[in-house]
Amino acid sequence: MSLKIGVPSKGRLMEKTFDWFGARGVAMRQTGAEREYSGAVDGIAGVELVMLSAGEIPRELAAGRIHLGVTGSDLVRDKLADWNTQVAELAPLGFGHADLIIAVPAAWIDVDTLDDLDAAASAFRAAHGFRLRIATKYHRLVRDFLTRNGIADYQLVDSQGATEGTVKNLTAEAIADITSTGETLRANHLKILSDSTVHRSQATLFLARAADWPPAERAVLAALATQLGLTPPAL
Ligand SMILES: Nc1ncnc2c1ncn2[C@@H]1O[C@H](COP(=O)(O)OP(=O)(O)OP(=O)(O)O)[C@@H](O)[C@H]1O
Ligand SMILES: O=P(O)(O)OC[C@H]1O[C@H](OP(=O)(O)OP(=O)(O)O)[C@H](O)[C@@H]1O
Repeated sequence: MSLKIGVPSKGRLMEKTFDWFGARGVAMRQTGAEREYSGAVDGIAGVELVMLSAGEIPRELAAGRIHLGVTGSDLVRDKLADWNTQVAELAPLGFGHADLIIAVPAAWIDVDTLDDLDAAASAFRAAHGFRLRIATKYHRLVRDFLTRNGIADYQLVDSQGATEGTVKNLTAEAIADITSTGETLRANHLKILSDSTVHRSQATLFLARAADWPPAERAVLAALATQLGLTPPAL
């Protein structure tokens, strides 16, 4: 047995995760070819690296198939019901920043806030006979946010990528997606509603409450937490 840690298997998140652990004396590396999803950890005994899609790490944590995992705080909150009963946040890692926001066409000059969206949604329904469509892949986070803000006259439409294009393609009137530089929103003639930050996301190290935590794994966790300069979590 060993302590399994799931990390993003490609791209910027993978590289920055490796940098973060490496700077703390835990050297992670990809083994095999560039596209081969296997890895190893040096500098600490008993830790096994599992390379996974960032989007699948929340599910693997919830199932207890990995003990620890690095992924975006947005993905954990969206993919897991009552996320903090299933995982514990051990440390924000300071990279992978992105804001989940709601945006509407820049041409909607009277719509700048959630209250304006609420009014626009009612008017839209009266005019068109169906609810204003908001395209997103963040269903749970967006639904909860809109409910908390008293907005009900809308429907979510699923978009798993290129979400900003749905407005131009006439499959949605508004979108809820992550933004970092804002370039994609600008290029698609969309503007952010000023009070619509649903979540400020960053890459985060999570612990799986449902994983097996026999004494050997607890000891590895304690050693790893010390090495990383984290308070060892209570299990
Ligand atoms: N500019 C950005 N674009 C996309 N994701 C970003 C950006 N900045 C930070 N992130 C974060 O990266 C994470 C998504 O990473 P990634 O797209 O690799 O995941 P994935 O859903 O597993 O992708 P794929 O399905 O392509 O494997 C999210 O937590 C997101 O908030
Ligand atoms: O604010 P920006 O810096 O422009 O970044 C935001 C964009 O990046 C992400 O898309 P990604 O490239 O991951 O592709 P996707 O649309 O397939 O999710 C996100 O969904 C936005 O579209």
